[in-house]
Amino acid sequence: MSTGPRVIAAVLAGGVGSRMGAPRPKQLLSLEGRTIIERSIAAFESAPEVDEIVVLMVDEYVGEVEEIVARAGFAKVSRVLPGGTTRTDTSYAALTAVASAADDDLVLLHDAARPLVLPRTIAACVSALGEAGAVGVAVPSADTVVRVTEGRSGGEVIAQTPDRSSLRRMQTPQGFRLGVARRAYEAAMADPDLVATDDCGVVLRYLPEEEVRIVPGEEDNIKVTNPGDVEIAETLLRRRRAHDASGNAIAEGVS
Ligand SMILES: Nc1ccn([C@@H]2O[C@H](COP(=O)(O)OP(=O)(O)OP(=O)(O)O)[C@@H](O)[C@H]2O)c(=O)n1
Ligand SMILES: C[C@](O)(CO)[C@H](O)COP(=O)(O)O
Repeated sequence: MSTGPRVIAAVLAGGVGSRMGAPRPKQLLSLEGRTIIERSIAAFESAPEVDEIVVLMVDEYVGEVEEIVARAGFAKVSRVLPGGTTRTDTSYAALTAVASAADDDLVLLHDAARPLVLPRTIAACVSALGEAGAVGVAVPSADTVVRVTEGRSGGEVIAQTPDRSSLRRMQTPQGFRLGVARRAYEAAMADPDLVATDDCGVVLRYLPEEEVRIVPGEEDNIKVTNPGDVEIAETLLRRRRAHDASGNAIAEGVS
């Protein structure tokens, strides 16, 4: 039996998918025969490093996800709970749900909308948390990224072209020692001006003394966001299967 910290994964599925524009939250859309949320949960269910999974779902669909969990036989899922109004609220709800865990235990916060996360990425996050209190998966940017401002005659103009070599695109999982995440989120939730788009950003802002370590990610750990992304994700899944069949590469936890 492992004597190390417990590893709890929180699958964040509290969003309604407004950019996708589907009649139901995008995490309930099918990707090659399995829902996006089922694929995301499956990645953590099959990760040997993960002990427990909590799922945060849009309130009115909690029952539906409980059925998905039961049908799939996901033994690590302890609870399916309602998410919050914003992603940050949902992350906080996840931390509240694991209130009985120790400060030294680990939490991996993952977008349900990233169903292609690989086992090696989850393993790399847990491993990095052996040395750091906060870690986030990220990839370099292949595009030049600019900061914009409003131009003299309206419209956007470029204000700055940051050095691309120091830029990364954040993905999930983002992982934390629970004590670190708890302290950061207590401060964040007390801030009336809170604006956050990811969990590493919350730690960086509210615990500036805490080093947030980057874990190199995979280009294809995409966030299914806009119409068309389902087809892209299906293509990526088929490509993985083709690689598997030819004996090359890719250890995929989900199929
Ligand atoms: N209140 C929210 C909002 C988002 N999320 C989750 O955070 C992840 C990333 O968010 P995003 O891709 O923006 O999902 P949505 O909020 O559903 O999409 P949109 O912004 O287009 O409405 C998703 O897994 C989403 O379900 C969440 O748990 N709770
Ligand atoms: C957490 C995230 O996936 C990192 O890229 C992203 O910031 C979520 O943003 P969204 O607007 O909630 O999709």
